[in-house]
Amino acid sequence: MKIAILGFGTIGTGVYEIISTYKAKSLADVEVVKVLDLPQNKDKLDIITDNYDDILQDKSIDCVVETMGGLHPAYEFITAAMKAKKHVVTANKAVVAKYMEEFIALALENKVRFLFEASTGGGIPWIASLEKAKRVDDISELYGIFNGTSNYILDAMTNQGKDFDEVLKKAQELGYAEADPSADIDGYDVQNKVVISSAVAYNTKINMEDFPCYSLRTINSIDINYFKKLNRTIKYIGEAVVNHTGYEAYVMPNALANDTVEANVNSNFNIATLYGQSIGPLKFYGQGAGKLPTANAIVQDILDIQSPIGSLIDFSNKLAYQPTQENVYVIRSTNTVDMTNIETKEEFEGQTYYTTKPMVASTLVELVKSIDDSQAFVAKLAAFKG
Ligand SMILES: NC(=O)C1=CN([C@@H]2O[C@H](COP(=O)(O)OP(=O)(O)OC[C@H]3O[C@@H](n4cnc5c(N)ncnc54)[C@H](OP(=O)(O)O)[C@@H]3O)[C@@H](O)[C@H]2O)C=CC1
Ligand SMILES: N[C@@H](CC=O)C(=O)O
Repeated sequence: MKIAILGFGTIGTGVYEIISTYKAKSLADVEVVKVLDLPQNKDKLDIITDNYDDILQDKSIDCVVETMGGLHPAYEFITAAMKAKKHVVTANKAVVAKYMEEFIALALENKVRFLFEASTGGGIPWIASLEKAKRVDDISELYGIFNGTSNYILDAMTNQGKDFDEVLKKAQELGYAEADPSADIDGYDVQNKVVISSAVAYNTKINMEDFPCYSLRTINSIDINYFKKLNRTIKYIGEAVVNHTGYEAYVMPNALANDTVEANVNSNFNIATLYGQSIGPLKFYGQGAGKLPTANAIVQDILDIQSPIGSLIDFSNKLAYQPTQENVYVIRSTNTVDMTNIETKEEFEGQTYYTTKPMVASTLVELVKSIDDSQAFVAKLAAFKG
């Protein structure tokens, strides 16, 4: 499949990097043949053009990936691509939220695909999961942290005492923020994502002018401390719920109990939840903003266009068991334990607990074997990433 990328900023370069340098077998047939960029950047790469007609009229190009952002000319470029019988993949939530109905109709009319997974939740497969959940259940509720920039800011203010403006600047440097970051901190970005998610989940077009949207920009460190005193954490939440007569939706800071999953989602991560009548709550968590996670979602859409036939599992990868991770383990036993690899020994309510030094799994297996206690209890002091 031959691809053209429109816009070569944070996300566009991420898509190029994954397709051109990653070795995944599924990507072998995917090639970026043209990139639309501004005239001053034409020397950066020999496939760059500043003329969209070069892409539209190139019959070998199967799919256009739009990562320019904004409403115009993104709208015109997307519609022209589909009319030229090219599939379209986009990360641009502003244009999707506004013109989704028209884009979907145009895709059907021209027998091409219009995919927008990266528009909501960055690298999280949220749109695909909503579509899958909806095959069986009526979805009645969706909510979550849908903006990486604002979550990054709240995390740094809450957990590191940082100042709003300083952290916003850092989020911009990291490529999380929109070209105009007021979209992130005043809620327009989350509004777009709630509109898109609601269309997928509820098969409806909701109007963002109808529901409340409160900015995050007014928050200060005393607010954060006030809610800390109440054992609550502020998170910027988007939600849309269907009820008997219609729907309701909100975009606003929520003061969440500290023991909720959402209160513990930090950095640029997002979490999105749906409720279905048989599946109940389903949560999806991952990086909601950033170059490679978002580009990953775009590349997944590109691969979905190819709809693989058969199985992707061919057992061609021969992996040997080779533990290298060093972990700390706790062993409870009444038998004698060789103390060479033990860091601490502790008596607790009549039982003896041994905490090991960091060790690979094969050392643990040998140690447990040497204790020879069928009643021993062994636990890893887990430290999962993310
Ligand atoms: N960054 C993120 O984490 C995520 C971003 N997105 C979405 O992805 C899209 C791209 O975002 P991002 O990569 O961060 O933005 P960037 O500003 O980094 O990249 C956009 C690029 O497109 C170029 N561009 C704009 N208009 C044109 C045009 N008419 N012709 C050619 N090039 C053009 C810009 O050039 P110039 O800079 O010179 O204007 C810039 O290089 C946006 O819709 C955004 O909402 C979605 C999920 C996550
Ligand atoms: N600016 C957005 C990018 C992803 O959608 C965000 O911070 O979430």
